[in-house]
Amino acid sequence: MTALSVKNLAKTFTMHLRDGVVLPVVDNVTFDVQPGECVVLGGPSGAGKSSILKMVYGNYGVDAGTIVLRHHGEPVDLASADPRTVLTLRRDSIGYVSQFLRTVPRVSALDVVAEPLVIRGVERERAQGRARDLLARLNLPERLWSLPPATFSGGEQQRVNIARGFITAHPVLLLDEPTASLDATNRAVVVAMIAEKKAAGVAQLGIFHDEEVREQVADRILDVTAFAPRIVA
Ligand SMILES: Nc1ncnc2c1ncn2[C@@H]1O[C@H](COP(=O)(O)OP(=O)(O)OP(=O)(O)O)[C@@H](O)[C@H]1O
Repeated sequence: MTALSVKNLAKTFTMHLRDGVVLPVVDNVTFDVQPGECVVLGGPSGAGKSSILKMVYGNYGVDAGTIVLRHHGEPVDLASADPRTVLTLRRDSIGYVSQFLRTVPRVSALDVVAEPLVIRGVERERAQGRARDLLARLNLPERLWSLPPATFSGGEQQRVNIARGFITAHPVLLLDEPTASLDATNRAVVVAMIAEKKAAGVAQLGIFHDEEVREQVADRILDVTAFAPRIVA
């Protein structure tokens, strides 16, 4: 049973402040991700990797195509879902580790990480216990756990973000450069965490510029240049 099925996605940006200049980015994007598989989007800078990931999470609308995933056992097309359905898909079925943490003032790192579980009804103490385990594993110094992450370093913020993204058991997980700001030790931790998600049957789709990490996590590399729009002369 396919976990994520993307068919014929197309995306064009219209630059309204530039006389409506139209920028076709990708066309006919078609691929599947199976449970337990990690597919990596590859291709040169500007090929459309981030745009595809943002479409799959519903951050960018699509011009055409479908993004089907299982939601409580039923196939749902995220591309045509209403905003409320997109929110429940994100709560229960599709997770996303963005490159940068969106910090909320006054909320401690521990609560930032625990929040996705609390939202899903897990008791706060238990959710914080899981958050502690993850932050310890990612070597975030314990003295930082009770502080809001706004002043943390890039790599510290990224680790909070990874812990937050990995704490839930979403069957589909999107990873946007989760190791970009990390040192070798923590990169290895994240590689191990991705392997554990695979073993748990999670379907992962990600962008990894670090070649070594990419080789370690990818079951398949999808060359995004295959989806370049054909320029009509
Ligand atoms: N919001 C946007 N508005 C206009 N153009 C955009 C927008 N987002 C992306 N683009 C354009 O779409 C193209 C693909 O960008 P995208 O970020 O998806 O590429 P990428 O393969 O992820 O690149 P990189 O590896 O450098 O991150 C680029 O030409 C970019 O300028």
